[in-house]
Amino acid sequence: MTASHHKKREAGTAPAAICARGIVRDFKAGQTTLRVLHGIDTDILPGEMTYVVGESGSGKTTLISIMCGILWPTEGEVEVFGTDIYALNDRQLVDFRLENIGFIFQQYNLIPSIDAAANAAVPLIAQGMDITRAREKATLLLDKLNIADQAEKLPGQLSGGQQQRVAIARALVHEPRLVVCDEPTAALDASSGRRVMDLLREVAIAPDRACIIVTHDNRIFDLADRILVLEDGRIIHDGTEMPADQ
Ligand SMILES: Nc1ncnc2c1ncn2[C@@H]1O[C@H](COP(=O)(O)OP(=O)(O)OP(=O)(O)O)[C@@H](O)[C@H]1O
Repeated sequence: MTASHHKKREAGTAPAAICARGIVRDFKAGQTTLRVLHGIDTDILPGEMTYVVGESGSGKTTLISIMCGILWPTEGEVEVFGTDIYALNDRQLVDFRLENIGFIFQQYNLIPSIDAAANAAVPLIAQGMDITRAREKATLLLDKLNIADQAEKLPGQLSGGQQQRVAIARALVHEPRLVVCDEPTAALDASSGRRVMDLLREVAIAPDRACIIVTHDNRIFDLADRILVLEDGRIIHDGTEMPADQ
């Protein structure tokens, strides 16, 4: 913990966006059990962009998946904006995610049979917004990501970087309180990557919002408010910058 984070966590400040306590995750591999997370305790703060970095296999994707309600921990508890998410039933958890969380994963998971604007509009349509309005809102984000001219193309007609930007628009379109991203800039050139980070900051960072980013992209390390470094399923660094030896 850095001094600045201690300062922000003094009594009277807003509660954590995510409060993770004692998070353990095991995976069965044949006869043996692999422990991938060894008791993670951390608070993710609103108003901050938190990066999770670490070597391949250190547990980053597993940790953020548990923090956003898509992978059950073997042990431990996760509160997201005060809700104990693994105490919810399946239906409640689906609704909670839909309303509060935007995801950007390495697989874009776009629906192949509908165009880019409709894909980006999915969270709004799922919330019951009419399709014309939802497409309009989605197209505004596609415009900010410089791909409004691709709005009527099917995912299969787009480049990898364009598909990624559609996935980013879809994650942000319903203005979720928590945005969770796995390698959001990996498929993008430097200037598109900066643009995505600017948009994430604009949409996802506010006093009552938070953003977590898993990244290997050292071109964007300077944009973090806080960096957690994972090694073998443990947090080995928690500060405003990368540790000197990385
Ligand atoms: N569903 C699964 N079943 C078995 N083992 C798994 C599963 N998911 C992840 N693991 C293992 O857990 C460990 C951590 O994986 P995780 O994907 O969280 O790492 P990571 O830090 O995100 O890696 P990368 O940077 O390569 O994406 C790895 O050893 C991986 O093989």
